[in-house]
Amino acid sequence: MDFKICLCLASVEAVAISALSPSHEILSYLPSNRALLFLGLVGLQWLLIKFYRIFIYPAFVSPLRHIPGPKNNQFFIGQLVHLYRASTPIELYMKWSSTWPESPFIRYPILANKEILLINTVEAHKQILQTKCYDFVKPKFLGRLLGEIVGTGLLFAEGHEHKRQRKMVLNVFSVPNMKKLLPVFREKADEMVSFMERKLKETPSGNIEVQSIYTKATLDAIGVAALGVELENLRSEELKLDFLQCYFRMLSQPPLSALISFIHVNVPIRKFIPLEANWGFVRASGGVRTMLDRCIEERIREVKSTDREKAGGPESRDLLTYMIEEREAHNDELTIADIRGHLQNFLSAGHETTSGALTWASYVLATRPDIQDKLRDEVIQSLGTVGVPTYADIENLHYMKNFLQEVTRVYSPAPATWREADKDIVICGQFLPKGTQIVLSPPVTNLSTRIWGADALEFKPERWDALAGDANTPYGTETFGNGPRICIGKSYSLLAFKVMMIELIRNFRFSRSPGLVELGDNYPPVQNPAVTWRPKGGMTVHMEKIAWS
Ligand code: HEM
Repeated sequence: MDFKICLCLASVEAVAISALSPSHEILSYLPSNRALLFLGLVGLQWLLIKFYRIFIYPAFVSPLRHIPGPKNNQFFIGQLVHLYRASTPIELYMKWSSTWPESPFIRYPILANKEILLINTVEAHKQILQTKCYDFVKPKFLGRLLGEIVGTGLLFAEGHEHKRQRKMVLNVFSVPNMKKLLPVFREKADEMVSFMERKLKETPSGNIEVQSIYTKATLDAIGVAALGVELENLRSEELKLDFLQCYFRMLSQPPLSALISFIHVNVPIRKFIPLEANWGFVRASGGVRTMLDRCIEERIREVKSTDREKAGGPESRDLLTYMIEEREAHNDELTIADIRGHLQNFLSAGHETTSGALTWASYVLATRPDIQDKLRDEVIQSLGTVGVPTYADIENLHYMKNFLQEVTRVYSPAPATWREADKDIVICGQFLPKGTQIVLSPPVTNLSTRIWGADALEFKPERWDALAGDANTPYGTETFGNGPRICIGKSYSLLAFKVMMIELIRNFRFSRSPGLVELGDNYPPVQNPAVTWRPKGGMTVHMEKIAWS
């Protein structure tokens, strides 16, 4: 847009200059070559417009300029470095929220003084996530930052397309389908316990880094739950790599590739960089797509064939099969690209978040023996020391439910998500021009003393038995978002968490590792910047196998 304005203004100026008398004094200061003159005028307009946008507009013109926000902004980069250097991804959001508790929004500038609004009150959350949900979209930079890895799917579908896709995928996560996934979670929980037992035998100190184990267990689980196959078994013959190798090649890029991805977020250059560092990423993401497409096509054939046994028969138990069944029911309205996008969403959104919740739960168990004992007592009294719990057994674990709600409230696995106003709009009396960028940080709600009381920061599972006010509404927590775009995998992840936690608490006793002893009551260091709420350097806890007599 700015460039078009530059071209228009420069054209008008060039015409005006050419209409001047040849003896006009100003012409002696300008280049005689017309092309050069035009380019110079375009450059000058561009600089003036940028100067206006960066220095004049935010300070003197923007309708957002009166919204409260931090004043310690740095020249040109606003809060960017402060956010980057903060001890956690939410440290500054929490500080600002408690400084201006009543304001629906908090405004802060980032690179080139771009204004960002942090949503701060329950009412503003409600309007943006529920009543006016479709007047906001995910910012384009986010699609370019994450879309190549997590796919388009529901995460980046907008408006009518989002409604259409969501309607078709919703049933995939129904309670009956989740019940059918139980054996998958149990199998993966058993494998995880066996792995930990082996690890303990090799580690006489008993100090085990659990985060990486949970990441592997939840990734294995989502592989089977989403696709019906072990991810290591999915191979790309062309690349001679398996699915996980391609996937991790995309996630952990070498520095040059990461730089190209960073630039691509702002300027889409991916297709035009003929460097191996770039092609390595392109090949890996192409490999992931090809493997998923093959998997989908094969499954469509199996589901359509009379031999339903291959697709798992009537008891089929993976998300891909459910999606294909939905596709059949809706006259093939879901395309293969749609299904691939959803699968990519599920694989990426479905493991790191759940493993984050397990990691922080282990931290709580290790540091709060009182909570650990209560949780174990409930599990052993209700389910015994061995044996296979049913869906109903799991749902009846009352303290487990409170514990999990408290883990996801206090340690929200997703520290932030973003929106952009898709049109001029008024929220809580504040006019937001089209394009206004908004940050939603679940902990701002989850840890608010206005909603949760003076002890909001404390870990208290029993608080869930006596909720009042806003805490007793869906808007008391934002861990899974809210409204029409609420996390579609919520029931999946809660069930996967509970199944894994039951096996952990039945099999192991948790206590502080030397690192946690040294830390005392201080919060463990957290990775920043980060897309998920992760402890820096993992989470090492002391574990001991329980020998039930
Ligand atoms: C503890 C675990 C999880 C947490 C904390 C979590 C959190 C969230 C949040 C906050 C959103 C809203 C994002 C936004 O509005 O911008 C979301 C959306 C989403 N989540 Fe999750 N998630 C979890 C597990 C899962 C799992 C297991 C899956 C899939 C198997 C999943 C799939 C998705 C999808 C597809 C969306 C987009 C929904 C839409 O826009 O309609 N999530 N999640």
